[in-house]
This record gives sequence, structure tokens and C-alpha cells, in this order.
Amino acid sequence: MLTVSNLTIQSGSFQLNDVNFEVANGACVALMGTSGSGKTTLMEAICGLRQVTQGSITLDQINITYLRPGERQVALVPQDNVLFPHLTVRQHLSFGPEIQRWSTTDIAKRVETLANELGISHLLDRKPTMLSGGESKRVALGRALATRPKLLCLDEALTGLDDSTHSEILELLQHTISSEQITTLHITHSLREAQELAQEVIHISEISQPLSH
Ligand SMILES: Nc1ncnc2c1ncn2[C@@H]1O[C@H](COP(=O)(O)OP(=O)(O)OP(=O)(O)O)[C@@H](O)[C@H]1O
Repeated sequence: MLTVSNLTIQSGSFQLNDVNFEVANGACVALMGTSGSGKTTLMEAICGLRQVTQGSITLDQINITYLRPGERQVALVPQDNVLFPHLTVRQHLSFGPEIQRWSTTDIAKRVETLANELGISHLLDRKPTMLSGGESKRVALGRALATRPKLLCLDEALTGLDDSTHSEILELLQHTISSEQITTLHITHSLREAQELAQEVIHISEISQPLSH
């Protein structure tokens, strides 16, 4: 379970005050709110990419507030995927497990499982420039899930896809979240998308104190 308690984040002149919410194990919560209300700032703090000034973030009862990003077991899929241009799809899927020094056999097994689950087995030797938007999204998701993180953070990860690719990736996410049994926090501006993917929709204005600039 993800528990965010009394969290305050200062980012330049922007402040997010006293944020409180939970995501139950294996559940998907959609985080909504107006543009500039601090959704990405909050997600980045959970991932360890922004410092917090007060409060705590716990994941399965472990206080991760001050851990380095790589120690948190939290994975992020940003809107623009940010794939590594020089790495193949296989290398993207192996990236996290290699950093965590998994055995070669375990890495090969995990890559095979994920590639099957995400429908990218035929793309394993390609580099990002040879992938479509939907294929790139599958790879970004695979890279995020490779080390079996406890929490998956999706920051407008479905924005910018054409209608049919959007439906295809939404379905894939529903399937993957349930088969990997992963706790998920999903930022979106689409209520329909939020309702289709998440069991609960929360608005940042409801879980924080009024913003001050
Ligand atoms: N590095 C920074 N320094 C100062 N202010 C920043 C910085 N990054 C973001 N902000 C400001 O912080 C506020 C929150 O931004 P954030 O990206 O978290 O909002 P958001 O809710 O995710 O917006 P959107 O829905 O448009 O993506 C905005 O007012 C933004 O201008």
C-alpha cells in the first residue's frame, strides 16, 4: 500500500501543502486536477525526483521519503516515454534488472515474459527510432515493470496517442496491472480514461490544502 501523509513539497515558488492519500495494494487510483495544480510535482516526489519539506511517503510500511529513486521500488512512465535512443527493446527491458545485478538467466526469463505480455517479442532487436507510438509505449511500460516494482506511476502516459492506439494501450494496461498485480497511480486529464482504468478517482484539490504561489 502507498500511504502519503501530511506531505509538503516546495518547488521553486510553487508549494503543495499537506497532501494525504492512500492507494491499496494492487489497486489503481487515478489522480486528476487542473493544469499546473501539482500532479506531476507530487508524482515526482513519490518517485524521489523532488525533495519534500515535510511529511512522509510509505510503501508497504517502508518509509521511502528519503530513499534514492533506485531504492524505492517505484517505476515511472512519463508521457513522452523517454526511451534510450542507442538501446534495443531487449536492452530496455534488461536495463533495470541488470542494474540490480539479476542473473543472466533471470533477466532472460523476465524479458521473455514481459515481451510476451506486452506483445513486443518480435521487436526485441529494434531501436526506438524503428518503433511506432504504441510500440514505444509498450517498451516504456516494459522497462518500468521489469524489476517488479511495488508501485507504477503513469504520468499522462496515454496522452498523445491516436484513438485506436489509445484503446489498445488502455486495454493492455488493464491486463498488465492485473496480471502483474501492481499498485498504480495514474495521472490523467480524461475522466473516461480514469474511470476505465482506476477503481478510484481522486482530485488533487481534495487531497491537499489550497495551493499558494
Ligand atoms: N522546476 C520548477 N520550478 C518552479 N516551478 C515549477 C517547476 N516545475 C513546475 N513548476 C510549477 O509547479 C506547478 C505545478 O506543476 P505540475 O507540472 O506539477 O502541474 P500538473 O498538475 O502536473 O500540470 P499539468 O496537468 O499541466 O501537467 C506549476 O505552477 C508549474 O509552473
